Order: sequence, then C-alpha cells, then structure tokens
Amino acid sequence: MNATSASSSSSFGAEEQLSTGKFASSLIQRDTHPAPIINCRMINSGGKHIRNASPAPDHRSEARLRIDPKVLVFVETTYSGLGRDIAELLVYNRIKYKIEVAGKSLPVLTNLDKGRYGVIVFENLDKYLNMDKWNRELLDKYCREYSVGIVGFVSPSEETLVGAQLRDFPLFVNTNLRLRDASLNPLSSVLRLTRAGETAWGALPGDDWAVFQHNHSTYEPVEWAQRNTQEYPADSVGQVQLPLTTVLQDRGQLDGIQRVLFGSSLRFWLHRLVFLDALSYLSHGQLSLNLERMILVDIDDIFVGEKGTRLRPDDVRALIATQKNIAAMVPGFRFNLGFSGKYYHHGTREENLGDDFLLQNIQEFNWFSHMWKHQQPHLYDNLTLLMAEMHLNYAFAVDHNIPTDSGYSISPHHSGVYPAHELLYMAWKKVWNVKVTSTEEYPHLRPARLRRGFIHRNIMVLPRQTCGLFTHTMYIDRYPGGRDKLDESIQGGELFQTIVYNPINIFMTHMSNYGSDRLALYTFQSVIKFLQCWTNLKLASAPPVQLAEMYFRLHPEEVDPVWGNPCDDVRHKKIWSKTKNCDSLPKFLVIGPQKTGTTALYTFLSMHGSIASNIASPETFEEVQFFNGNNYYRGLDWYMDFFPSESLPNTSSPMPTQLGSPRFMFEKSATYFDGEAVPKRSHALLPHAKIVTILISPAKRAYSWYQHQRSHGDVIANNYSFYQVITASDSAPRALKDLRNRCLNPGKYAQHLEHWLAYYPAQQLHIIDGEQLRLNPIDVMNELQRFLKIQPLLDYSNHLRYDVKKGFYCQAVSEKRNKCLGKSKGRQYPAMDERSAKLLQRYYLNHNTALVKLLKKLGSRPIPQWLKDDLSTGT
Ligand SMILES: Nc1ncnc2c1ncn2[C@@H]1O[C@H](COP(=O)(O)OS(=O)(=O)O)[C@@H](OP(=O)(O)O)[C@H]1O
Repeated sequence: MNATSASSSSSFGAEEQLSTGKFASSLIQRDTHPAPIINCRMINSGGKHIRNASPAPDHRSEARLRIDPKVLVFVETTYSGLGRDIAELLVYNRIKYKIEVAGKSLPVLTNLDKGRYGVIVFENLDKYLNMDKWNRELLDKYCREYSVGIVGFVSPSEETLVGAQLRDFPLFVNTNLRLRDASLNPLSSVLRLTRAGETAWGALPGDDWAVFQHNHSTYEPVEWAQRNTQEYPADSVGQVQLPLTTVLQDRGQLDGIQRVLFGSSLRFWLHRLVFLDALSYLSHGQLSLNLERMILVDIDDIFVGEKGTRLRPDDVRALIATQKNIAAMVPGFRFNLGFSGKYYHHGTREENLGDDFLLQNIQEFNWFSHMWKHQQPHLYDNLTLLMAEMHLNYAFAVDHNIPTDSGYSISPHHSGVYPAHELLYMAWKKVWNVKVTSTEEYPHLRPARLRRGFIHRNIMVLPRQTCGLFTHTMYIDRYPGGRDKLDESIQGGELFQTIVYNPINIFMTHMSNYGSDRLALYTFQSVIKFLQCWTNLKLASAPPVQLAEMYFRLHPEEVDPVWGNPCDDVRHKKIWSKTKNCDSLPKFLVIGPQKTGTTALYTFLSMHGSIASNIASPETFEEVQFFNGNNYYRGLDWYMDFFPSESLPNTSSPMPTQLGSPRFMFEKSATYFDGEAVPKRSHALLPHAKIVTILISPAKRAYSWYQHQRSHGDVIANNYSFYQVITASDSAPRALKDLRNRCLNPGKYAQHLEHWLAYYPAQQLHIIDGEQLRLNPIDVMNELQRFLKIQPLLDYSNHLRYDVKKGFYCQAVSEKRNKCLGKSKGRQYPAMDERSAKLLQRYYLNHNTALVKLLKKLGSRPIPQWLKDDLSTGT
C-alpha cells in the first residue's frame, strides 16, 4: 500500500529535489509516478514542518496505581498469528508480558495487594465476551479495582456479521469488510506516539476488517477508514458515506472498565503504533515508550568499491545537501563516514575527484575508522600484525586531516566483534582508543527485534540496524522486490518501525548506496519525513560515544554480555577465527555444590582415557569458574584457552590414550550449582552440555564447608561456633553473614535445581547421590558413563579401591598402592553438635520436601537415603 499515492505533485522546491536521490528527482519530473518523497499535509512548500503546538499527551495518571507494568496476553491456542505479532511487538519494545491461552482458567491476578498486570489483551475479543461467568466477573472486578484496561481484537470469522451486537454492550459490528484510506481521530486521548492528521491512502491490508457502530457517549473512535468496494451492503449500515470506525475507545462510562477495540489485526502498520498507544493509555502511562529517538547513519566503506560504483563530486554535493535537509528535521544529524584509506583514489578519474571532494569537506561529516584494506580482524591471530594494519589507516587519517578521535570503529563484516576476537578489542584500544562499536550480530542477525548491546573490555557494543540497502543495492530498478518494496519499508514498514521501536538507532549503509541512484539519500529523507507525518517522536542525532552512553543508561541490564555458541550460527562461524572450534568446548559440566565430593568425582573422571578436563588454572586450581564471577567478562577466548584442541596425554589415566583422538571435555566448578547467572550463561554457550550435580545432606554439606573454612584459617570460622554461624542474624557483621550464607544457601537444592531446569531439559541433568559416591563409587561411575554415553566404558572396579587408612575410595595405582585425595578432602573433625543438627533439619525441611517432589517429578531417580533420614528426623 502506498500512503502517498494520492499526492499528485511534490511540494518541495527545486533545490530540495536536487538533494534527493537521483532516481527520485528523475521520477518527480515524470508525471506517471507518484512523488517519491513523503509528502505530509503538515509540510508546507518551504519544507518546514508545521506541528501541533501542544506536546504529545501524557498518559500518566494522578491515581495511586497498584499494578505491575506487565501485559497479560490471552491468545487463541498457540503462539501463532496475531498472538505472535503481539508478543514480537512487546519483545521489540522490551515490554514485560505473560502469554495465557484463552479459555483456560485465569492466572493469579494479584500478588499481596498488588495487581500483577497493567493491561489485559485479548487476541480474540470473542473469548473475552464469551468467557464463563465466574472468570469474566473475576477479571472485570480486577480491572475495576486496579484500574486496568483491556485491549481486544475482533477476530476474523467465516460468518459475515452485519450490525451484530457485541454481547452485553451497546455496540454493533459489521465484519469481513474491505477498507481503504485510514485516518486517526485528532481528539482521541489514546494517541500519544501516533500522530493524527494524515491519511494512509489506499487499500488496507486484508478483506476481513470489522467496523464498530455505537450509540453511547462512552465510545469514541480512534481510527476511521472508508469502504473499499461497491459491494458494501449500504442499506444495512445506512451511513456508508461516513468514515467507518476501525479502532474504538470505550471510556468505561458504562461499567468502569476502559477498553480499546481493534477491528483488525496488527498486519496494518498503523495498528502497531495505535496498539502501543493503547497500552500506554490503558496502563495510565506505566507502559509508555519514551518519545525520543536518536538516529545515526553510518556510511561504511568510504573509498572502497569497484570503479563505476563510487562517489563523484555531484554525489558528494547531494550528500551534503541532503544532510542539511535531514538536520533540519533531526537536530545534530551528520553522516558518519567510515574509511579504508588504502583504496583512496582507486576509482575512475571522476570518482577520484569525488574522493578529493569528500576530503575537501571533511568538516561537514563525522568520521570513523574502518580497516585499512577492509580486512576482517578475526583472520589475524597476531596482535602486532593487526595493530600494524590499523596504524596504516591511522597514518592515512593523520596525513589527510581526517579526525581520529571519534572513539568509534566498525569492523568489516562485523568480524571479531561478536563472537568477540580479543585481539581486535586489544588492537582497537591501543591504536584508535575505541570506546564504541556496533554490530548487527549480537545475539544473531535475525530476528532484528532481539538485537542488543553489551560492554566488553570497556568497549561499548551497540546494536546496529539494517535499512534494507546493501552494498550492491545501487539502482532502484534492481532493488530486490522492486521499488514498492522499498517504499513499503519506509511507509510504515520495517525501516519505519525500526525507528519507532528503537530509542537509539545506528544504521548501516555503504558508500555505494550514495552513488548511482543515491538510494540511501532517498530512503533516509523519506523515512524521516514519514515519521514526522505519523508520529510525535522527537528525532535527534549525536556522535556514537554519546549515543552509547545514552543506550546503556536506558538499558543497564544489557551491560553484561551473554556469550553464545558461535557454532550455532553460520554467520558467526564465518567471522570467528579458524583456530577456534566448538569441539574443544566442554561436553559436560560438574556443577557442584561445594563439599559434596566434587574433587573425588573430578579425579575419577580424569582417570578415564577418553575424558579430559580443562588445563589447571593457577588462580582457581582445577576449577575455571568461568560462568560465575568476573572471569566471565574475560570472554570466550579466555575460557577456550583452558581447552586446547590438541589433546594432551592424560597422565592420570590408567587407559592408553591415543594422541589426537577426540576427547570428552568437561569442566568442574563447584560454585556453579548456586550461581545466580550460571544456568543462563552456560546454556547460552553450551546448550547441549550435560549437567552433573552431586547432592549430600545439606546439613552435612554446610558443616563440611564450615570445617573447610576453619582449616583455611578463616577468622570468622575460627572465632564463631558452627551454631553461632548458622544462627547469625541479618544485623550480624557482614563477614559472619557471608559465611552463614555460604554454609546455608547452596543446600537449598530444589530451588537451585529448578533454576537449572528452567534452562536445561531434565534429560541433560544427572544427579549423583553423594553418599553413594563415597560408599560405592564404582557403580556411580559406571552409571555416569552410561549417562554421558562415553565409549569405551572404563571398568572402575579395577581402578578404585577402598583405603582403610583414608576411610574413602582411592585410585588403585598398583596392587598394593593407592593414590588418595589430599588431606583437605575427607577431613577429620568432631561430629556436628546436636543443637545445630536439629536446627538444620528444621531449616531444610521445606527445601528437602521440595526436593523429594522434584525428584519424583523427574522420575527414575531413587530418593537418597540421607534425604529420607533428614526428613524423618526433621518432622
Ligand atoms: N573418595 C573420596 N575421597 C575424599 N573425599 C571424598 C571422597 N568421596 C567423597 N568425599 C567427600 O568429598 C568432600 C569434599 O567435597 P569437595 O571435593 O566437593 O569439596 S570442595 O568443594 O572441592 O572443597 C569431603 O568432605 P569432608 O569429609 O568434609 O572433607 C568428603 O567427605
């Protein structure tokens, strides 16, 4: 659909036409085509934008609200159709939501005295109208008491309704209509982000629209449209010449509940905006999006490009003129030029003049470094060489007076940014003092709505947006899908929505998009005008460092990166060093908790010729402790260095090891079990890994940790009795509270296991009974090998032997000699005092009961004897 198809002529002066894309100005001269640049009614012939003097309405309410700003969405059955569109829109705008299948019983609506949802959305309005009496009353009561509004979409159905009344409401619908020319009610108080005053000319998508008729003052139209065909049943409606209401507001005068009803889905671009406004309005401003939008347009590959594809002086002039036009609408706007100096003067004679003309106008633009020869940094495994290449571009910049202090850089093909190639980050800092970069690859190229930012080694990585123009899109005739496709993206489609949903937009374009048909000039000028026509967004621009600081102020939750598995994404693999591969990543993790026998398990596993653990860390001994704590910020390369891809001979293995044979890598870090961020992080990197945990009586575990701390000379453990530690109050000194927590918290097994199970399927989780590991490690190891599907099986009965002196099983190194774990494992200490034992039995009662439930739910796992004992004495 073409929103400007009704405009027959451009209202821009000749000067403005010149500054637009070449194809655009040539089309303006031809009468057969519509004006290519968006032509708002609000724009007068001087190109100035006449805007309403009044600011966009503020939906915030004075009323004391008791709601969580979260949306409850009722979908038909699954995540398909409109339900999926709604979910996508909410994700895009980082709005919290919960999806429920309509027809099932209502979720819990309140928590203590607080409403859990700020807006209720029905994918199918019928489901709301026909809800069973009990649920409907409950929901309506909730909406009234907590001042929560409802959004409903009339769902298409085969039956065509004509003047059918909506159950219990003085409201009538006609369905299955074809409509055209949508416009908005300027008086509607729902509209905030969306701006009334324009008409979306042409046919509206779909032939299943519903329109509303009403005869009560509670109702106010938000959007209207016109009928589109002669077949419209004029008699039955009677008012066919009048605009038909396609989105309707119910102000709640009848039953105290505010609603916004849509006569069609979100397929129509304008409805996506109105839907966001409805959420804002109905949540009393709690779900309001900020109206500020920052736009930066990067032009990569300056000086790069074959002869015939590069900029000529005229193109540079157009670039400067358009920049001026855009800056009038987007304060602070300047194109951001990324250069590769090596290719300066590599064009035709005229194109070389274009290069010179760019450099004569250096001060017109912002500049940032690309790579000297447009190389991909991930191909470099040597920091010195990589820096040398960067220095060449730096020297070029200095020689030609190009500013070098933007603090921003872009890597060709986003190579090395994500997955992070540490050498790139190091070289960037050293040569260019880079503070910001951007990529479209984190976490993946698509879907674009999930692109996020992160900070690594103090370099802020922002999400980068695509605008539909690629290196080779130079001519409108060859635009994939044709010109209509590009216009669709601009006029309410993907590009337009990208800006609507992203407060900070960095767009990627290439030099080639500014030569030939100058498609980028056309695209950006058009979309910015379209935004001005249809939204109240306040557009502005700023240099990258400022944008990045703004971004992480807005999204502090994104500061921490989440390292994904590069092998799960073909594009990531292409921009990942050839020297790295996922085969050397661990196949299973022993996650602890501490003091349950993890060292014994680690040692027994290491005896297996096909199993290898990470190389030892000088800081944390055998444990890498990557997924918790600060090591995670050292990045994936740091982690992978612990798992060299060439297998090393396993010296502790009694089995013959073939050099170079594939090894089953694992990592044991006993603090992973209860680390808050660990399941999410490890799942992002190792989604297929198996997870092995060991459980012993949590009381025994707590006491063992206390003893561990005592023998490590911990002052608190030595100055306070175990009982004093576990009963320390929240007002106790911090160190005492920390010890108390380390003793008690890991033992809340069910809670931690549930957390792991939120990320990993139960089939990937193996729970070892720690008492069995101590008393009968041979069976435990055999079972574990089967779970891990390790070949060949090692018969541990030949390699483990009970050592009377140690009182534990040890490795049988010869007929007479055993190799046991050191003194720190299997310590001698007095038994736990009775008072503490009783207290801990009570303390863990609920946790242990939950554990029994969980183990039963997981099935096929016998309830350990210690758990039964703990429960029987704890009651
Ligand atoms: N075969 C064998 N040899 C020695 N010790 C064994 C063995 N099997 C289980 N255990 C029990 O392991 C307890 C130490 O657990 P961890 O290795 O997980 O401790 S740590 O978190 O790594 O510090 C340790 O706890 P303490 O007895 O309190 O020292 C042992 O009870």
